[in-house]
Amino acid sequence: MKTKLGIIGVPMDLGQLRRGVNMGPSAIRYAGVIERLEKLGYIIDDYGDVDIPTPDRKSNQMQDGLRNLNEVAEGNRRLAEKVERIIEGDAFPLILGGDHSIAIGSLAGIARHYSNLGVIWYDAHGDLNTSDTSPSGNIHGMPLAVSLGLGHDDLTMIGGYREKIKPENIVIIGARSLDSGEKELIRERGIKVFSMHEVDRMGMTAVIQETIQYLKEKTDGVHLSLDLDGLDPNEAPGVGTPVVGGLSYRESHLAMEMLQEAGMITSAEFVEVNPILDEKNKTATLAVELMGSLFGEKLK
Ligand SMILES: NC(=[NH2+])NCCC[C@H](N)C(=O)O
Ligand SMILES: [Mn+2]
Ligand SMILES: [Mn+2]
Repeated sequence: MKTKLGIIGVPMDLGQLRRGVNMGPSAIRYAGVIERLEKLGYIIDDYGDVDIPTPDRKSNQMQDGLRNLNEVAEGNRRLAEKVERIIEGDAFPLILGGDHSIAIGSLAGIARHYSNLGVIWYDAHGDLNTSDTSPSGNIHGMPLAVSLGLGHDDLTMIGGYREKIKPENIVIIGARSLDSGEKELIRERGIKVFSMHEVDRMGMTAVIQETIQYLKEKTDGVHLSLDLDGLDPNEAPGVGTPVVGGLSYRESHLAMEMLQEAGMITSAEFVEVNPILDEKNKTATLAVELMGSLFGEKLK
């Protein structure tokens, strides 16, 4: 892993309906992310927060079946540019959310620097909807589809090209709430999924070993997109769309530690931390602890 980290906050809450997730980056900063990673010997460049536009009426603005499309698109364009600047400065981009719609901008900025970017999607959800399949119109349920090139041009064309990632370079871990259109897409495109069922049966050790094996040969970089709702709501209560029966505290640390050992992660984002729904900043603190493991705390 690189020794320089470029941290950027994305106070985005327009990709869904629960207010408060825009305060995720502050909560994660308050939980001590910079001090924690500095202690591990990294040089931290804090790029501050991306400016997210405010819609005229903050409730339910639908455009083409997509809630707050213009503002989500513009926020993600700004994020993509900043992420590119971080990579050009030879630093590892560490992105703090914000709702999961920000993965659209993260991946748009990151993917152009790799010819075969891999993605690990650690999440209770697939986030593989388009406006045609979405039950909600919420763009935070769509970023993985958008990054495959599916959906509205205003989202898919951010960065100037459509397909940021290939379906065979994706691994979803922790899924337990997939909509029918998402299941169809997973089948159609052959996307690799370790749902909770597989995690239960195989154990996290084997899941991560297989993930590493699966991505290692064919990718030249791997982005970790970690939605805190991948963890069980008992561990991560501060999320907008909790789903029972999630990944445990130790399973998640083990996953981060094994990814650190493999040395294959080249960028990461931690999203969906909503301090208003949280209990004494527990979820933001958990995010920072997981970052500690991802960046090598066990070894230092
Ligand atoms: N990033 C998230 N928390 N996504 C939740 C998505 C929930 C649901 N599948 C939807 O599309 O509306
Ligand atoms: Mn989720
Ligand atoms: Mn998600």
